[in-house]
Amino acid sequence: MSVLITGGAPYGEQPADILVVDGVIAAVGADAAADPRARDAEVVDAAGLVVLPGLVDLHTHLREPGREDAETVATGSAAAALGGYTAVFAMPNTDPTADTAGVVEQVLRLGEQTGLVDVHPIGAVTVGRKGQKLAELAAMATSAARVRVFSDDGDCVSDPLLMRRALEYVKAFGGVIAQHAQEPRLTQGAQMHEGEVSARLGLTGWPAVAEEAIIARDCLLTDHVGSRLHVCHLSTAGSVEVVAAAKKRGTNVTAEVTPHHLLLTDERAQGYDPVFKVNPPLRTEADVRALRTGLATGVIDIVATDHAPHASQDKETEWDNASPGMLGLQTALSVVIATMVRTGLLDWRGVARVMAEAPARIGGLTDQGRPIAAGEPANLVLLDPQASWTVRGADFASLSRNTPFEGMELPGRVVATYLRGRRTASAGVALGAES
Ligand SMILES: NC(=O)N[C@@H](CC(=O)O)C(=O)O
Ligand SMILES: [Zn+2]
Repeated sequence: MSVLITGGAPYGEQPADILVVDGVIAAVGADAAADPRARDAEVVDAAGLVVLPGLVDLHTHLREPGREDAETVATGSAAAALGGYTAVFAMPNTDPTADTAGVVEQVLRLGEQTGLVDVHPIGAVTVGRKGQKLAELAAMATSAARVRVFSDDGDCVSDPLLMRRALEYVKAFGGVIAQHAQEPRLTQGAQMHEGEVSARLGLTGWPAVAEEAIIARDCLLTDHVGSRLHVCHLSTAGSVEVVAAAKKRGTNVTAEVTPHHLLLTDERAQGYDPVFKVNPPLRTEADVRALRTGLATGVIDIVATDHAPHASQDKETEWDNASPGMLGLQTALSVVIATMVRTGLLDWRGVARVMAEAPARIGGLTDQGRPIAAGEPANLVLLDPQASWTVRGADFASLSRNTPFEGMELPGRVVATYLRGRRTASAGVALGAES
């Protein structure tokens, strides 16, 4: 089985043909068309398209097991493939919680059966994500799912002793703790960012310091025990400063930002439309600027979607009772193009770094986020950098509809996604494992 992708521009640079044979990039550039194996290859015309490594999402909520009305591994995988992803890390806030080898293996199997993206389960740090007792991290690490990333996402590991133990424990197998940084006491009853807008709307605020204080504490704990920390969804300018200072000091810390925090502000809460309710909350214009700069300068390592599907009965209700979270997989690349590429803050190499290479490295993957070069697995996304499209949640492969970008015109469109040489999405249609 071979595919010859002609005329596309790897990393948006010089156009170069790419020959894929048996799931592996066999040749790039002049060698590709000249290769005898190109003779019976399927030819894909990619003139005018940018070719990037398949994207890797370190923070996806697939909702299975337990909330299959909001998303399943199959529907979330389809959304991922359509968004240009070839691998996603599935957060463990499912029902039951992914806190045992059994549950993470179940998620792994569901991902394999769907076959549209590699699904890597994240294991919970504490039993039931209750923050009381460490889960069996080693059992998940040595399971078939080979879990390397652990998180109580949705909740913060707020107990400093538990956090210390978790950081110590994962050292044995090269794991990382991905912290949802939210000091629970400082955010009790919080509904949105604490600031001018929350005061005007009369909603309880979620102060920036509730995030920043946890990040500062965890960086110090990480230094103390000589471990590795990843900070989920940075949302404030102060958090960027804390991470920058820690990195300067040599702390082994990485950080992510979501597409929605790169584009939207707390002003969106004005109409009390719960589609804009999320944790951490949308912040201010100054925070958005600092997050973009932080991503451009490498203080923030990656973009992660925090794709958080919610069924309509949980989302289309009054603001106070609505579940926090937003869809992200099918809009992430376009939002990054709008906020980082069109603004000159990142080139396509930079996009490949923050959406494929670095997330794969942080998650411990050696077969994803690889360079577009001979001998590498053919995980690729072809995108049209000139196209634009209007977001319609109703058209998404996701089972839920809670996109905060509804009706927006966004730049850049995914034309095709390849997982180990097999097309998983093409012209807006996700393709099952059999095709
Ligand atoms: N981001 C959210 O607002 N919600 C996430 C949990 C999380 O990522 O914190 C969810 O699971 O719905
Ligand atoms: Zn979270």
